[in-house]
Amino acid sequence: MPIAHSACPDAFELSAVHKRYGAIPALDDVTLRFAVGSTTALIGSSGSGKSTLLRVLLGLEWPDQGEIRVDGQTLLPAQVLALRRRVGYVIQEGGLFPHLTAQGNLALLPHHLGWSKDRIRQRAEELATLTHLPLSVLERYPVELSGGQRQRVALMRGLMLNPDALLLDEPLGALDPIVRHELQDELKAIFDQLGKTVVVVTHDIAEAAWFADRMVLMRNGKVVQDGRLEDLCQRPADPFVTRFVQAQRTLRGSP
Ligand SMILES: Nc1ncnc2c1ncn2[C@@H]1O[C@H](COP(=O)(O)OP(=O)(O)OP(=O)(O)O)[C@@H](O)[C@H]1O
Repeated sequence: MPIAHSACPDAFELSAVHKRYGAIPALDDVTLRFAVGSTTALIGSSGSGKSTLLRVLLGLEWPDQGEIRVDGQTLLPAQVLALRRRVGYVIQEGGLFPHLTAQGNLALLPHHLGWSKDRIRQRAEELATLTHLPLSVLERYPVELSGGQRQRVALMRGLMLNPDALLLDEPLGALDPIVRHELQDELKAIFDQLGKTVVVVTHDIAEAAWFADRMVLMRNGKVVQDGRLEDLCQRPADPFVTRFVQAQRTLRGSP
């Protein structure tokens, strides 16, 4: 469904984007817009192009055809470094540098940008409060952290520079169900509180619906449906949408 244009340019826009890896179409004619301050969940089966979509938005990959616009401007290679400072990117299992403590991971980019130690420490403390992480944990190395703590640190790292947008690639994929549930609550509260543009990739449709009203369902590099959960359930654009929705198990015996 096309989204109405407004006076404010979109945070991100893909126009007729194609990206192939050899014979594999990772993105196949994708046109999407992400409004400033909106939260969108990208869902779809494995290999459907979700991670590639985030990577082209960040300039980590370039489309073979089509255009990416960020805040209304065509994304060019010369702008990529600046873009990465304005967009927090968090991947599954955090992607933290193992040879640095959590604090060292948080400090890396701000230090490179010339922030003072005090400013880095103060920002880390603010974010530890936001993500409910005890400060003592920041002295530990990633291997000494639980999966949930690693994801909290990774999220803090993504937020250190107070980015305009957050791109999250399966941020909770590797966590046990209880920690995942807790972090779903916390992330939702953080999204609501910070009001940033968020695009979050998940395989889990319930998690997608928890985070976002808008879901973009992908398959084989194409957008199959872009809508709300009730659209996917009640007005599926394709039989695959119904299969995808029905593939989520409900618990037998639960109330
Ligand atoms: N660097 C690469 N080289 C070759 N093929 C790639 C590369 N990156 C992705 N692909 C292929 O492109 C397709 C889309 O991959 P992508 O990682 O974007 O999917 P995804 O939906 O994020 O999958 P998952 O949910 O399993 O992470 C897949 O078939 C994948 O194997």
